[in-house]
Amino acid sequence: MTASAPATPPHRRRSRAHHAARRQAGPGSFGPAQLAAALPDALRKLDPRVLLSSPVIFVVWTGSVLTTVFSFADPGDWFGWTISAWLWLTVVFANLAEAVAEGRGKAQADTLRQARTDTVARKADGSVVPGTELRVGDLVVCEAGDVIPGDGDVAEGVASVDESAITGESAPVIRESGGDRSAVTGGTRVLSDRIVVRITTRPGETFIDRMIGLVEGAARQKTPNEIALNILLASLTIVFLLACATLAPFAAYAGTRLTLVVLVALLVCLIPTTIGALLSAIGIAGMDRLVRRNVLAMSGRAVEAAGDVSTLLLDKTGTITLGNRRAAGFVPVPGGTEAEVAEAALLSSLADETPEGRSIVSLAEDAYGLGDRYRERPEGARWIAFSAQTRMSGVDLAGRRVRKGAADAVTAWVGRLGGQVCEELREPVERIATAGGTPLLVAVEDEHGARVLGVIHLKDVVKPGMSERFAELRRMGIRTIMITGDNRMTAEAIAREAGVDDFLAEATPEDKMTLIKQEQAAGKLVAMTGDGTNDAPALAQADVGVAMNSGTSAAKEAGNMVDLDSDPTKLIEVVEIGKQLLITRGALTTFSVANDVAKYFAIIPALFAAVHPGLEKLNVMRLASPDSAILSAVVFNALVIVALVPLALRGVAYRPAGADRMLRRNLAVYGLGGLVAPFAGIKLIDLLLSLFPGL
Ligand SMILES: Nc1ncnc2c1ncn2[C@@H]1O[C@H](COP(=O)(O)OP(=O)(O)OP(=O)(O)O)[C@@H](O)[C@H]1O
Ligand SMILES: [K+]
Ligand SMILES: [Mg+2]
Repeated sequence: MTASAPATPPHRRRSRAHHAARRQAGPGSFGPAQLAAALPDALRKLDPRVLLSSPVIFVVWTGSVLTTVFSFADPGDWFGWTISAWLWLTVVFANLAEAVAEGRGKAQADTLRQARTDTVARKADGSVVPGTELRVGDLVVCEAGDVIPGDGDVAEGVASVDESAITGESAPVIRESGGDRSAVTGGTRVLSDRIVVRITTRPGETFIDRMIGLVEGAARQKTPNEIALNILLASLTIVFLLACATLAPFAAYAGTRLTLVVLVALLVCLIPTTIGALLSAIGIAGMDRLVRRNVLAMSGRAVEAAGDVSTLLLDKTGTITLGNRRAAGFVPVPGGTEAEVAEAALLSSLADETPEGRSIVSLAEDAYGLGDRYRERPEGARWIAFSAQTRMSGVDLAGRRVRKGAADAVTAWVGRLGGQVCEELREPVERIATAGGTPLLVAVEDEHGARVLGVIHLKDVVKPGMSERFAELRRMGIRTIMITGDNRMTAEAIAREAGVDDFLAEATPEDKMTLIKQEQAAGKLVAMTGDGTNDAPALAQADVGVAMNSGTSAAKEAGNMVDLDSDPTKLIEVVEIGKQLLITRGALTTFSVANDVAKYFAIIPALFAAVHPGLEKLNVMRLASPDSAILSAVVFNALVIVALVPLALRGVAYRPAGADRMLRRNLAVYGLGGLVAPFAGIKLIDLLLSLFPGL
């Protein structure tokens, strides 16, 4: 009745190929076609209410309106018209950057919408309703071939599910009740068997709906870092506004004609339009890069935090290991028999819906021929369900109580009832644990008192390729800690095999939370990957909480990212993307500000040289005329935005290197580049303009 998860290697391979395809279709392809496609959206964004979210671009918009109005007053002034036109273009280019970034998610959103086709739901009570009328808590039946009508948890049964609609991954996955692989997503299809699903989200708020919102950028909110940067840009804008305003009387005194058009043009050149135009595109592109790696970030803040993460916590079962812990054998105490242990283990597991419980039932039934004895569940039994707090499960029967669970938990239970744990069991428990298995003690209490009968050996397998990737995290300066509810020895064995830096064993959900809070109190940003309901509080507390898509709804709800591939080492890529986002934003801000300051020194001498021959020495650029200097600067200022759109979307290249070195390198490249570029660019445009007669 249990189905085992497919072995990882073949489908992993397919998955990599699939991602490669997705990636190629993405960031590399940016060209005139995309710009043209984004143009209608860019024009729609000329609405000043939309522009208000970017103070710098709003100032440019206001300037464009002013110069246009003035040009109408003096229709023969070609200079005014040309400046107005280029100012409008500056705003359109800024909108274009954002529209192109958003456009890249639209195709994906369309694919997702197809998966959201309206299905009918067969409720467990026999009625049939449209999927759009489901309520939270409804139980629906899904059989082979059915499209699951909504998000939920499997309440009963095991099935293989085709999740390719959301993950793009064609290999089926196992979804089952009780364990950490219980969440199903509406729009995915059941391939075999029958499951009963308890609906956990309202129609319209499902996972696919949220994915669509995300890839379209509709759900995007400004992150705290973005808001801070916007405030800085607004302040710079005010400073330059004042600078330009004071320039007017100074110019009048010097005898230069500084019209409103010239002042507005000068202002637009000086305020940080480049970064103001590209800021939101950089953020959208970062989210988009994550989506392409099958990670859904529910908040931009989490993506930024990922760039600065220094501690990574991972849970063991299902994250570092494959997560289908299965019973491999029963070991009796001296004088007992395997069959005795098997029977007690079976009794304690008859109502245990966890994968561990079910695997114990099937081992006892198949290998020990106990299948017939408990076809009918015993009358009057009180079933004790497993919980991560008690770390035990079992049953109370008339005159007999049976428990199985973590060694320390069962030892304590037997102790409370006046019994003693047999010392001879220490050897098999340690042997199982040091091999990375999980020993579960089986104990009974009856008229002979309380005692341990033996040990169940649960086996799990570390996912392939873990230690290499943890080594990579170490190189990035991130410390990995495995946390598990399992015992110390098992934890140590798995930790060594997987190559994590540290581990915490016998952890309750509260312990996981406490560990995160401690790290955070020490000023560290903490990432956590997990899949279980017992991981949910920790996932919520972590700065970056990556839930495995294979996990429970509770985990996916609590985290701020979901990895559709359920690959715990995906965090390496998440961190890289986060760092790249921060570096790209920093680099383009540096470039933008350096650029604007340089413009000041490039244009002012040209403006005043005519009336102040003394300034002629400063006029190193030898621009044709004051008008040509201003126009060249405005044109350059607008074109720089378009030129940098690909970099904003692709991101600055990231290599795992020390933060200091990255910073120095970027300051050199983008700071110096920003200083030099205006001199070269404005001169070039000035030369081109001088080819037109009359300038
Ligand atoms: N069905 C069960 N019945 C009784 N005891 C169980 C059962 N499943 C697990 N246990 C015991 O309880 C312990 C804690 O389980 P829990 O699910 O909280 O953590 P875990 O899965 O071992 O680790 P992780 O936190 O990495 O997922 C297990 O190590 C095991 O000893
Ligand atoms: K500017
Ligand atoms: Mg678990």
